[in-house]
Amino acid sequence: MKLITEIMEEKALPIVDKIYNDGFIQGLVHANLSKEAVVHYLKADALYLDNFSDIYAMLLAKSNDKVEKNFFLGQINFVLNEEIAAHKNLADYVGEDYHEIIKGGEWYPSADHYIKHMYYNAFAFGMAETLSAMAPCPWIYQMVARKILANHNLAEDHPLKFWIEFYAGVLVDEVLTEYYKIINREAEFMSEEGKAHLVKNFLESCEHERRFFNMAYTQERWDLEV
Ligand SMILES: Cc1ncc(CO)c(N)n1
Repeated sequence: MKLITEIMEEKALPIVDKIYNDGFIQGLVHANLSKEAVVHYLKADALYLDNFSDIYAMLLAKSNDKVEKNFFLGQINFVLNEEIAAHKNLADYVGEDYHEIIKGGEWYPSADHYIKHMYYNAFAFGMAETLSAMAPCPWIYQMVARKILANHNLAEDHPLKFWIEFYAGVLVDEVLTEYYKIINREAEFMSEEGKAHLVKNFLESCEHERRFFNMAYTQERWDLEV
């Protein structure tokens, strides 16, 4: 009997290929990604990670297990303080100071929709539903980064090699192991409908990941009258 997380990943594989072949990742691989796309991404992603850490804080409060609480605590630190290294690689690539770039950051429709998909599950459902919506964050980046390394022999001085290797690393394996432990444990007590919701959350977030990259690549804006 397949684990629900195995089903999630199998169904999502086609989206990994689409993201890999889309403009943002191809631009990153060939080091010809525009400065505008990188700046747009960094502004939105800084806010995305702040909110991602807030959702982790919600899960920390929901959990009654010290080991889980410490996992979420560690992830809050990682997202707020360690992942910034990958962002700084992108800032160096465009020759700007990272903290200057993200000042007055704003997110645009695709990022807004993605974050609210996670918050909706955090407020309205349980830990498994929330983690199913959060899991594509590490999973998509690891899958895409590993696909780049498998398909390209990056030069030692490739300007974005750090970013690619950061996400391709084993750190993500450890994060997903903890996510999947919780999701599969909770799924054992769920109806078929409840398990389908977990899979749907995961697949929707994979699509949100694709839209997030395309949002930056196309300089997506709100059409609001401001
Ligand atoms: C939108 C988004 N998804 C995933 C990651 C990886 O943590 C990130 N930094 N930003």
